Amino acid sequence: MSSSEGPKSEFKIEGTGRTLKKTEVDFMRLIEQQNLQRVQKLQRQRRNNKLTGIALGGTVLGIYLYSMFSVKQEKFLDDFEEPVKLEVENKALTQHTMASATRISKALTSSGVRLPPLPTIRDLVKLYQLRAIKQLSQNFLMDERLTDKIVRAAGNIRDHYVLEVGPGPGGITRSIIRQNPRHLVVVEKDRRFMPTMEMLAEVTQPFMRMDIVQGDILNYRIEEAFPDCPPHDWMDKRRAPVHLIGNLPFAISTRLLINWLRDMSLRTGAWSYGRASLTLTFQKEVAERIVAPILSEQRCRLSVMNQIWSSPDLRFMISGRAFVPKPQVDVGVVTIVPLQTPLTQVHFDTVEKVIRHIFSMRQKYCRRGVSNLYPPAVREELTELTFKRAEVDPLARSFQLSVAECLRIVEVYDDLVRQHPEIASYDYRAPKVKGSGLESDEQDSETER
Ligand SMILES: C[S@@+](CC[C@H](N)C(=O)[O-])C[C@H]1O[C@@H](n2cnc3c(N)ncnc32)[C@H](O)[C@@H]1O
Repeated sequence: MSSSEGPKSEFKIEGTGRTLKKTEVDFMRLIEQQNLQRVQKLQRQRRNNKLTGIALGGTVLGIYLYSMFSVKQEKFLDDFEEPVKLEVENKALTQHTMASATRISKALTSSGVRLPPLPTIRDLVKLYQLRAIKQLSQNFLMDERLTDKIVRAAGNIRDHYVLEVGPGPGGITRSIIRQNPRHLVVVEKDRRFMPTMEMLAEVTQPFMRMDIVQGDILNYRIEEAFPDCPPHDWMDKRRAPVHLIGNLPFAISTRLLINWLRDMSLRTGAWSYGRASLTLTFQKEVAERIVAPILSEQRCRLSVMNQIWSSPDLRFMISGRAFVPKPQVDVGVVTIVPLQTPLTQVHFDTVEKVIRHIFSMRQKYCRRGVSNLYPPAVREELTELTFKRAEVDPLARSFQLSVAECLRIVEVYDDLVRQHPEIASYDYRAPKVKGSGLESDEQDSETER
């Protein structure tokens, strides 16, 4: 087909000689115009697609470059965890930490506190050449996941009052701080840990109160630790916002626990604030004894004493391998929450004395241990009376007694002491005093547990 412009021009179909009519020519022009428009539209779409492609590519490249940069930053932070050289001066270390302290307020997050880069616990132990002292039961926990897990077992401590026993180089202390308590008091006997504690106190100073006590926890007056903490109603379902946390020195852990149970029963010490809770580590066997139920192989004085005033819970075990130096045994983490209504109203000291006697001869009938509560002159008679009134089988072994049965024996003894005050001071282990009528004659008790 050929074409030429102009009103008079004609359109002929080649080879046929036929001329196209004007309407046919107009129709073809219209189609041609529409085709042209379609091509232009497609070209526009192609250009737009190219632009979108370039934009998307740019974004992906941007994300990629940003990720690379972030990974580098993480690596930079990780490098702080590389062992510092021992020759680093303490001063330089402290300066670095102090500088970090100014940044700490920015590091508060809704889920807790992000501490600025600090030397690792392992490095601090090396740096200050903190060799463990056996007499102070020093076994350090370096693994942050484990120290965090211990602190998490305490429940919510945000904005609460926390006392840490024996912080040592500060592994658990850091985990506590990350949970953002209102006021933290650490009590540590070993003065070698003071610089590491002061470093943490400096770092936390912008956002919480941290007090360091260098001394013996056995003499520390916890009731004076938190002057800003208002007393909390004991009967309130919610516990008091006070927590005692610690990887305890094993040498004194049982003694500490008994002291604290006494305070709990008298609502003194940590319990002057209300129902404060404990999150503590014990040697595995001790932890198992604390929670041991009736008939258990581990059932002992500690089980019954704990279960009278609290609900103890063995939360998890930690392998001895996690500690430096490694102790001979594994470790159990126990939480102890005071009961709203304790199972007895008898004074702690009387309860402790009777329960100690009940469990003093674990392999023998429980009557044997109980009989030692009474002086020889009245022993037979009062022992028989005790079991009769308490409605307890005198031939049961102590681990076969429920807490309620133990407490019935306690209550009968408490009544008998009221009637015969002279028996209260009788101690079968005390040296014999001839002619007193209260002579001791038993020295064969088994090792106490
Ligand atoms: C088992 S270590 C735990 C150290 C640190 N909390 C940890 O988990 O790595 C026990 C800590 O209690 C301290 N300690 C021992 N007897 C103490 C006492 N009577 N009063 C206060 N702290 C004591 C030790 O010096 C040691 O730092």
